Amino acid sequence: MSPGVHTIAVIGTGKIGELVLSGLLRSGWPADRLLATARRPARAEELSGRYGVRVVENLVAVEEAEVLAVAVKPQDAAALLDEIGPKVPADKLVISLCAGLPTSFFNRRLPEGTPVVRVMTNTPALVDEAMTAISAGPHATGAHLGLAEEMFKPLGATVRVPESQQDAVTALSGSGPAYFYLLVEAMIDAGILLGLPRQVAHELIVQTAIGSAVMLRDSGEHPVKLREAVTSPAGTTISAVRELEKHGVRAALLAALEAARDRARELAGQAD
Ligand SMILES: NC(=O)C1=CN([C@@H]2O[C@H](COP(=O)(O)OP(=O)(O)OC[C@H]3O[C@@H](n4cnc5c(N)ncnc54)[C@H](OP(=O)(O)O)[C@@H]3O)[C@@H](O)[C@H]2O)C=CC1
Ligand SMILES: O=C(O)[C@@H]1CCC=N1
Repeated sequence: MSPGVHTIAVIGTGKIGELVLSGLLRSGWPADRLLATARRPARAEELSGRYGVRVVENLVAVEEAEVLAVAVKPQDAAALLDEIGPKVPADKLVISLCAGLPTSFFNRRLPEGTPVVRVMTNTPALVDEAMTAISAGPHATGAHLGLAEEMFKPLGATVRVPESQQDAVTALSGSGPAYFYLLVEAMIDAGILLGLPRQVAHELIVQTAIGSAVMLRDSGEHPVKLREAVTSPAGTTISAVRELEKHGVRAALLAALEAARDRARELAGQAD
């Protein structure tokens, strides 16, 4: 892939497609080098009004863009590829954001040799704090991975992983924000149980989550060490930790992430 600013089309601009589109614009990617597609006219109007980018038919995007970022649901990917697959010249880069779908799913439906890069990002892309994992399919080169990194680095952190790890990545960081939100929601409820006003409980827990996350990132300490520093002998924290262990929170997380990984595998089977 030649250097320079490429035209990128986001195909299927729902939640994740919009995050990518808005993130690229924030990072300075020129609006006239971005295209979006949507299947509902009202959504197309909303996107062009909000971002000032052209919203076009899928086949127009395929013709005009060098990079096709596919952000439809895995269940919609086969129908999309039935439509566009035969029309995609083999020198375009296809970036899949779809959970579960291997690059082979795309390569089976695209001209021989089409480079496909598989990406798993997450919703904190909205605040430039995404975690994005990037893998090369069989025809993708270092330059293709480099371009994917150029697109996603401004949205947060990026990491390259072998494609065989992408279902596990999806379970950890792709779905990960949901687990933290669930924990926060439950801790706010606990504040209500203990008699705090909801707004106060919300503020206490959200700031505690932010402080803990920043310490995890910036201190370089292992989470065990950070937890031990909070856990005083015969104190309050250890009483809570005992209850968490008694209720199997650790085992629940192990099982939950395994279920998410398994579901990613199932999605691939069902999409075919
Ligand atoms: N949500 C998340 O946190 C994450 C999602 N992902 C992955 O990103 C992908 C998108 O997920 P998400 O954004 O949540 O889903 P959404 O349903 O919000 O977005 C998908 C969009 O694709 C559109 N679409 C479907 N088929 C076509 C088509 N043939 N042509 C044009 N547009 C089409 C849909 O249109 P319509 O509105 O008409 O249905 C919808 O707007 C999925 O594959 C998911 O696995 C990855 C990481 C995180
Ligand atoms: O729940 C899902 O399937 C998508 C993929 C990762 C996060 N959300």
